[in-house]
Amino acid sequence: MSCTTTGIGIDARGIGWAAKGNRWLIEDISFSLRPGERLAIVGPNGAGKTTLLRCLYRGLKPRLGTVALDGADIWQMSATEVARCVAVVLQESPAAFPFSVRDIVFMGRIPWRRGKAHWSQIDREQTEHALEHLGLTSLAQRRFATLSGGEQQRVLVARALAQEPRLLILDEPSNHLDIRHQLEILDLLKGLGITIITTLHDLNLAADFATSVLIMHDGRMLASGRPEAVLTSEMVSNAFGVTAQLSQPGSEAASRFTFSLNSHSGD
Ligand SMILES: Nc1ncnc2c1ncn2[C@@H]1O[C@H](COP(=O)(O)OP(=O)(O)OP(=O)(O)O)[C@@H](O)[C@H]1O
Repeated sequence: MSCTTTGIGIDARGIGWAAKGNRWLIEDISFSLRPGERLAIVGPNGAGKTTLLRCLYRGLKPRLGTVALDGADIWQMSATEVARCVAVVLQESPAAFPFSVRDIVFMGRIPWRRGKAHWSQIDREQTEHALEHLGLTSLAQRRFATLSGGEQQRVLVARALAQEPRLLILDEPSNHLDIRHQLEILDLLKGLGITIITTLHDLNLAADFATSVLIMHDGRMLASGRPEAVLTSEMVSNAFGVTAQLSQPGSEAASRFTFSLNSHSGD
């Protein structure tokens, strides 16, 4: 992606969503990020993390609350305007279609295309740059469907970067990745300098990656703030229903959680 891209501020206020006639799946979620900050959303399965993400990129219209990018309500912006600011990497993948890796990454340029014009020189450059950034140049001709889960994940991140987003939203980006690729991809995302919101199941990765963490439980916000303030043994134990212990093996080593089942569970 372009090295000149900068992050954007996001302000989410009182977000609530429910399917028609059903219970609230998420309720009263508020947070704000300054340009370049990184938020990790954590919480147990079914807590509402993906539903919240969908409200943030216009995938779902919140029934309550607002989402603003640098002060502009995303529902007052056109879909193209939002797509020029916000890129999304979801868990589902376009594996069923016979596209090459390069074709998929080119799709990130669609919001920048004028009408039915051919790809521009900038589109080509951004696509090649994104492929290179994710170490995918040698796989560019391969059919997407023939790649491993981890390679596919990297292609979807490359597609998002080709879009030149100022806010990148990711649902479990480290899914399918081995530990080296997990660390590499989070390191690469950190280095972009843009605003990032991601769900992460691995709390240790979340603590290393994020400038702030939002813990969700049962559709609500249990806590949010700096990772060291929010990811405490007590909070994590409450949210996940396990015993979480924080270890601090040495002053220069980051704190790490170890987990065990509560003594009354699993009988
Ligand atoms: N469109 C919908 N209609 C009804 N229920 C839904 C809808 N979308 C999600 N849900 C339900 O809302 C709850 C929260 O789902 P969501 O996918 O947001 O959780 P999550 O925290 O991302 O979970 P996971 O960690 O398992 O991915 C789940 O119980 C899910 O079945």
